[in-house]
Amino acid sequence: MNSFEISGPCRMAGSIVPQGAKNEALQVICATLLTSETVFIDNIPDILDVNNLIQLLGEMGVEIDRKSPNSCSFKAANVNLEYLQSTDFRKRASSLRGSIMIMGPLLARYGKAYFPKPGGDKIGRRRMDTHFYGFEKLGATFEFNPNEIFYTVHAESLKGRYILLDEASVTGTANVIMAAVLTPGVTTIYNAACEPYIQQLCIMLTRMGASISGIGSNLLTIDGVKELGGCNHRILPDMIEVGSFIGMAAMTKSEITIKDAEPEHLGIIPLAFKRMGIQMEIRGNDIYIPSQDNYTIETFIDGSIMTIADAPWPGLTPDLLSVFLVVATQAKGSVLIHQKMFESRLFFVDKLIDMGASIILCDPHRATVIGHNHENLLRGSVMTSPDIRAGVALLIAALSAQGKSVIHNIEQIDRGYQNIEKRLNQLGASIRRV
Ligand SMILES: CC(=O)N[C@H]1[C@@H](OP(=O)(O)OP(=O)(O)OC[C@H]2O[C@@H](n3ccc(=O)[nH]c3=O)[C@H](O)[C@@H]2O)O[C@H](CO)[C@@H](O)[C@@H]1O
Ligand SMILES: C=C(OP(=O)(O)O)C(=O)O
Repeated sequence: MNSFEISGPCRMAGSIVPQGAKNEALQVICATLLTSETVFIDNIPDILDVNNLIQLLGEMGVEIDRKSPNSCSFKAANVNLEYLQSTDFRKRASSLRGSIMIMGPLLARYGKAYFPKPGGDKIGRRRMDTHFYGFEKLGATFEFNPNEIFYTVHAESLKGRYILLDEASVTGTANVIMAAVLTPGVTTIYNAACEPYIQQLCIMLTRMGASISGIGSNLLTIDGVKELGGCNHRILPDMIEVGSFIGMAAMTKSEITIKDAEPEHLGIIPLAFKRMGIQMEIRGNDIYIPSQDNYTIETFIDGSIMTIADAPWPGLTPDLLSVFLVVATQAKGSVLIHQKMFESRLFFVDKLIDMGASIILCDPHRATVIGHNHENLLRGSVMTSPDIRAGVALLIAALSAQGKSVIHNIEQIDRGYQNIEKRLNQLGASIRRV
C-alpha cells in the first residue's frame, strides 16, 4: 500500500493539461468488443482502472496494440467466451466497475454474457437492476447466482423495443445502447443518461456504422444494424479532473491555467464553482483561475444558505461533490453539500474535521460546511483515502494545510488520476510517493 507525503501549504502556479476521461475510456474501450475490425482510441488516461480493463480485454482474446501510454488499438476478431467462466476472469472483472460494460457488447454479438460482482468505489449501494431490466426488455434471459454473486444473460435472439429505464444510470444506459446497436429493429431508450461520455460513446458507435438519434438527450432511438466496423476515436478531457484542479487552485490560492479543458463539455460545473465565489476565465479552450485571497459562497436569492447537490446530467456530477465540500472549508460563508445519489460518500468529512475544518455531518447524505475564509489553515494529518474522489479531496486539503500530511491507500487515487504527484509537483506542490 503506497502513501503520499505532502508538505503544506503549497501555493502553485502554471499550466496543467487534464488527462483523458476515465469514465469515457471505460465505455469506449468496452465498445471495441462490438466489432471484429480495428478500433483506435487516443487520449486514453494511463490509470489503474483503465489499464486493468485493457488487460482484461487482452485476456479475453482481443488483440491489443498499445501504441503509446495514451493510445491503443483494439481488434476483437476472436473473443474467447470460455475465459468468461474462469476464476481469472472473475478476479480481473471485479477489480473495477466500468468492466460491467462488456456485457452489452457480448450479449449483442454472441448472445451471452457473464459478470461477477463489479468493483469500483464502496460508496453505498450500487445496484445494477437498470442494466438487466434493459437487457430483458430486448429479449434476454437474466440469471443471478447469489452464492457466487455471478450474473448471466443470454438470448437466442434480441428485438428492438421501447424501454423506459427506471433510473438514468450511466453505465446502465451505456450497456443497453451497446446491446441495442446490433439488435434488429428499433430500440427507444427513454430516461437515458445523457452526460458527455454517453454522447461520446454514441458518436463513436455512429462512426462505427450504428444508427442512433437523440444523442445528448434522454430519448435515444437506435435502429439496429447487422455489423459494425472499425474507427478512430479521441477521448474528451476528464471533467472530474478539471473540476478537481479548479477546486485545488481556489483552496491553495494558486494561479493555474487548465489547458485544453474543452469548457463546452463541462455543463454546469463552472457555474457551480462560480457560485462558490471562485473566479475563472474561459480563454478559448483553456480555463484560467487567478490566485484569489478569498472566495465568498453566494446565498440563494432569498438569502438562505446555498445548497450544492448532485443530479443526473445536465445536473451536477456526484463525482465532484467531495471536491466542492473540501473547497468550502476555506470559503467565506456556509454551504449545504447534499450528496443525493450515493449513500456513503460523505463519511470522509471526519478526516477534514480532524484537520480543523468546521463541518457538521447532518446525515449520510448531507453535510453543512462553515468556511474559515483562510483565517485558520487546516492542520496536516495522517489519513487513509476511502475512495477515489474523497482521496483527491483529502489531497487538496493536505496541499492547503499547515504542516506535513500523509495519505495512505493512494491506490484509490491512482485508479483515476494519472501521475498526479508528478504533475502537481511541476506546478510547485510538494508531494512524495512513499
Ligand atoms: C464507471 C463509471 O462510469 N462510473 C460512474 C457511473 O457509475 P454508475 O453507472 O455505476 O452509476 P449510476 O448512474 O448507475 O448510479 C449512480 C447512483 O445514483 C443513483 N441514481 C442514478 C440515476 C438517477 O436518476 N437517480 C439516482 O438516484 C443510483 O441509484 C446510484 O446509487 O455514474 C455515476 C453517476 O454519475 C458516477 O458516480 C460514476 O463515477
Ligand atoms: C465512483 C467513481 O468511479 P467507479 O464508478 O469506477 O467506482 C468515480 O469515478 O468517481
